[in-house]
Amino acid sequence: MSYEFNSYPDREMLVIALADRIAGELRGALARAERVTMAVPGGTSPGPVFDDLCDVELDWHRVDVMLTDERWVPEDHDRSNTRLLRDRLLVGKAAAARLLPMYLPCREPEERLEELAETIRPNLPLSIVLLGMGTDMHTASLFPGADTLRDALSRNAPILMPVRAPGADEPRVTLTAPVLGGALSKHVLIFGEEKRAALEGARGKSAEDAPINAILDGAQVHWAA
Ligand SMILES: O=C1O[C@H](COP(=O)(O)O)[C@@H](O)[C@H](O)[C@H]1O
Repeated sequence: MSYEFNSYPDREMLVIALADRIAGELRGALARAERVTMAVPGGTSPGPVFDDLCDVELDWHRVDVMLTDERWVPEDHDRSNTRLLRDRLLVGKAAAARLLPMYLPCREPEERLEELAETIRPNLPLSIVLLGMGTDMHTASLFPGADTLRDALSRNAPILMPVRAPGADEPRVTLTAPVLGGALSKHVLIFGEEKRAALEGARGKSAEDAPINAILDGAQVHWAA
């Protein structure tokens, strides 16, 4: 497994460079295909990248945007990744993009998982995926110790899986390892020494112990302290 580690002098420079790189990849993909799909993470790290990317000039009306994973909470909830996307990415020029939902109102994700997966299916493989990582080495909602992790890592995994994990406050849905790993371009965004150490600590571990390893091959990792 090999990946490229890009270290930046500070977070601001990382954000500018990463937004620029993704914009370039979107333009390239749009030159080759009528529509392209980009999956992005939620959580705390990607907001500043979204703030830059949303004002970039490109054919956003031909871009489908989706999350790598979602917390099963209503869209107006503080912890909703969809809310982050609507507030910080799908604004400005990027408001013309189409959002592929990762949440539908119902109590448990299992109730509407198939509906969500069928909306995503025609968009595979993903053109670009941007992922985050937690200090526990989870990426998307592939958490160490999650109830469905083994199945979500398997080569035959479905597109989407529900997840319940000790480190997660609520049920989740996540794109599975073959979908994330099969993206045509993969970027991982991490900030801080703790996450850098976690990434280094993942080396040599199984994907069950360090789920980030399931998607790292061929990825570009972007890090700043
Ligand atoms: O819960 C989540 O966590 C990861 C990492 O988030 P961060 O706050 O440490 O940046 C994120 O990539 C994932 O999409 C999200 O659901």
